[in-house]
Amino acid sequence: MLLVIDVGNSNIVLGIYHEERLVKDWRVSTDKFKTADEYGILFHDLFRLAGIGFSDVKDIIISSVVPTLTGVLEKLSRQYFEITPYVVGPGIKTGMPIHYDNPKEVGADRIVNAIAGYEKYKTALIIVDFGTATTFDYVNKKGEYCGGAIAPGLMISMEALFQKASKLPRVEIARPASIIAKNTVNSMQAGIFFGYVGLVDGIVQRMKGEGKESPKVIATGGLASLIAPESTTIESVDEFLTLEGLRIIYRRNK
Ligand SMILES: Nc1ncnc2c1ncn2[C@@H]1O[C@H](COP(=O)(O)OP(=O)(O)O)[C@@H](O)[C@H]1O
Ligand SMILES: CC(C)(COP(=O)(O)O)[C@@H](O)C(=O)NCCC(=O)O
Ligand SMILES: [K+]
Repeated sequence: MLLVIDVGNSNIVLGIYHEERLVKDWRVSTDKFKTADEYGILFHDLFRLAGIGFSDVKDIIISSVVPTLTGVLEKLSRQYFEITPYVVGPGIKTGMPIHYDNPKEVGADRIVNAIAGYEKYKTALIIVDFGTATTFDYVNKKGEYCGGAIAPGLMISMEALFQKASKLPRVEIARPASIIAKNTVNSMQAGIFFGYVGLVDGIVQRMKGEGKESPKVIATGGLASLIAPESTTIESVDEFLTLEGLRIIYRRNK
């Protein structure tokens, strides 16, 4: 079995692949202060509950946008699984040319998403990932990574509003019944939800205008399923796009 690990700024997502099939996935909070031993215990409990042993894992691949945790998870892999993990970054073959001023600067998760999306659709693509930040990535017809955009995520936008305005409460991110809201909670939901749908569709439309290839638009990440139904540009949601990309990159480097 292959263990794939995607370290985001909010969550670490783990997946177990048996051949091409994702047989189990878990989501745990990202905590920059947790040690390899603490994550080791957490993973051990999750594995045990699922009836999977650490010794069933034959290889590990990690993608991380939290540098302090990359080393922690490498250490955990070595100490608890006796495996030297693949880490997406310099030295890893992706099979995708990266057109970024400094290719090392692009978040590993963005590259992994781009590879998964292109492998699946073999066409020009825009990938929207609703994480801590919302990322937009453009892959052209030839399968080259062309760059994209980074916007503040839904949750952190909401947090900023709540933290900076004394009279505004913390509210659930949800679609309110009306855009002309009649109370504070619904007004905030209207601004955040419909504002965000506008942000997403606006960026995607502009990217389409610049790219001129009629790319397919796909979405992933924690809050994709909330925004996608209202968006006029997102065509499908793929919850496990990043995990799938890790499996593909592993195969290319094995
Ligand atoms: N299934 C879910 N339902 C609702 N909110 C979620 C879900 N998964 C993640 N979130 C929230 O969405 C935000 C982004 O999460 P995630 O996609 O895991 O981000 P990252 O990749 O940056 O770690 C976080 O604030 C998280 O709490
Ligand atoms: C943009 C990101 C913060 C998104 O991370 P996430 O929201 O998934 O936690 C991450 O991909 C990152 O740190 N990127 C490096 C900068 C760049 O891609 O140009
Ligand atoms: K992510």
